[in-house]
Amino acid sequence: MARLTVEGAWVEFRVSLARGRRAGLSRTGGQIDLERGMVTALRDISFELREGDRLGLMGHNGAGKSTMLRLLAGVYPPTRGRITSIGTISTLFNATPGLNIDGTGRENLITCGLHLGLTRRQIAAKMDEIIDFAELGDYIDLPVRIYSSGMMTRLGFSIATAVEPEILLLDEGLATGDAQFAQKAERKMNELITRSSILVIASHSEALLASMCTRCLLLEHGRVISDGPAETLVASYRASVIEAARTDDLNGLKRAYEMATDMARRGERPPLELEEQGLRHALTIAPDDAGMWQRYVSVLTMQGRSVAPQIEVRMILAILANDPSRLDLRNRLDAILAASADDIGEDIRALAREAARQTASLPN
Ligand SMILES: Nc1ncnc2c1ncn2[C@@H]1O[C@H](COP(=O)(O)OP(=O)(O)OP(=O)(O)O)[C@@H](O)[C@H]1O
Repeated sequence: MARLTVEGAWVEFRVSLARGRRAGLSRTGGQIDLERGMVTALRDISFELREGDRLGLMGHNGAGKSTMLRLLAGVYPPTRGRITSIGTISTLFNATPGLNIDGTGRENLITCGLHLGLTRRQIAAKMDEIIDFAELGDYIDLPVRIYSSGMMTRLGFSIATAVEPEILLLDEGLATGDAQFAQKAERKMNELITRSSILVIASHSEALLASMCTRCLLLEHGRVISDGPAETLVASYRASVIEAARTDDLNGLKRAYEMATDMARRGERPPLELEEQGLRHALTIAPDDAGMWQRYVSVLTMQGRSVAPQIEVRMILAILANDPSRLDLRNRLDAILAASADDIGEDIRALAREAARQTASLPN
């Protein structure tokens, strides 16, 4: 029966800090204590996982997700509190713990295999299969220091997935090499996930966590600020992102954009307001994208919102830039500019004049 228990665990890192700064919280990262020269990456964490639990770790950059995985893996001992586990633990992180760059790929397979709890006999039995999977050919007998980063990733991934863990710790931002290997790696990862008794996965994709996890922890500056069923937590996190973006704060809109694109990538339809916020951010980056302006206008309309004249003008200008022959739009532009003289800023009027000048010579 696999089990993982975390009781009042802290992880603090000693760091050397420039003097003369005030301690405090930045938007990202753990809490910095200037007096003690410490960064608190995790603060007083407690939870218990049992057979069948699938835990997702959510949170901003530097919230403590990777540190938590490393704490659970035993890479970092807790500076206070304790971790106890029953069952073999395996990790899929970007860096393979224990990889020795002076050893050959084959030697690393042996030492890392032992490190993962396999016996020499088990390693020997799996050796060919792992080498086949890694597709490193003769490089397997050359020192790892001459490997490309993609080859290193192949080796690390093949070692890490050679054991079938009861407790699987996964960093979703995992690099899995080139496209062909990435596909194979994803299949392998899904097999491991299905067969593991306990899964802990850190991810920035709430859509992924909602689909894969039963429970989530939301971390903020090293603390657990919410703990609950994945779907509930993801829904309330999405609501908080939408709420934050309502203030038009640039970071809020950016987060909304990331969330909306992630949902779309995973085949989910983002809520209209989230999509609208995401488009607002995207249009600051690509202000001439006609397709995006059209989608923005239709998302506003679908929400029953009015479309401000300057937004319609921007959309028409972007379409005309690609297709200046659209007489209907040129007429519509003239009409809006005439009717909404006070609502449209001089900058947009200048763009419209320029577009009119460029299209003046075109036949009607
Ligand atoms: N080895 C280290 N030494 C000092 N500080 C560290 C170390 N590892 C992590 N930290 C700090 O701990 C905090 C948590 O980092 P962590 O990598 O766990 O965050 P994360 O949630 O995984 O972030 P991201 O989403 O950006 O990957 C950060 O403030 C980071 O600077």
